[in-house]
Amino acid sequence: MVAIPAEIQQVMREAECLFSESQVERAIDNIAADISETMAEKNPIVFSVMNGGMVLTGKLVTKLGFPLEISYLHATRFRHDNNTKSPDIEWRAHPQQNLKGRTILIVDDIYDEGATLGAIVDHCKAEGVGEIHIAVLVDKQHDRKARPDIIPDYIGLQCEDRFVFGYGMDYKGYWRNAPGIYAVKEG
Ligand SMILES: O=P(O)(O)OC[C@H]1O[C@H](OP(=O)(O)OP(=O)(O)O)[C@H](O)[C@@H]1O
Ligand code: HPA
Repeated sequence: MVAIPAEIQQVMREAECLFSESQVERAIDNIAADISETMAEKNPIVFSVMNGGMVLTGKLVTKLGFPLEISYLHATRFRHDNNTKSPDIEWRAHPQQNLKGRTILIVDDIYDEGATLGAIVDHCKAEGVGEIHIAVLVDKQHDRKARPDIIPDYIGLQCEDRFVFGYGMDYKGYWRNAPGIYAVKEG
């Protein structure tokens, strides 16, 4: 057995809960209602952005009572050796479907600087996609958005400019399963 790093336990012990499970679930209900209103007739492919998008995608799709296909893509911010993120995107899995003329729904956990969603939108447009809709659980509030032209259509919650985890978002690979949205203790 490999021991759980002490830091991983500590970060949860010290974290601040920004949104409780019931607040997040209500936000997901609201996203689902909005999507149902606008996309029910559009025969979309729903793409979960791995890894972070998987929790929201799973929670969301059972609330969408209309025909859709479910798939995934994996675009991730390239990490330097010191674990800081570069603006460059590493593609690990492109969409495998023919996107020509299709309506798609991109589902991700967080819209932070927006480099990830920017690269995804650019790729899908180059593939001839029809309409692109974007759903995110959290929109982090700051003025460092890399692609102000890309604004998610469905946003669950706005959060302050802190490192957050839970509901798909990780802290060093852990706590994507946390049942709420937590901010890492500062200072
Ligand atoms: O708006 P941005 O600044 O581009 O950041 C948001 C992206 O960063 C995280 O993914 P990450 O590349 O860390 O991989 P993960 O989904 O596996 O956590 C998150 O899941 C988003 O996809
Ligand atoms: O605050 C964050 N938490 C987890 N993953 C992230 N990816 C971009 N921002 C964040």
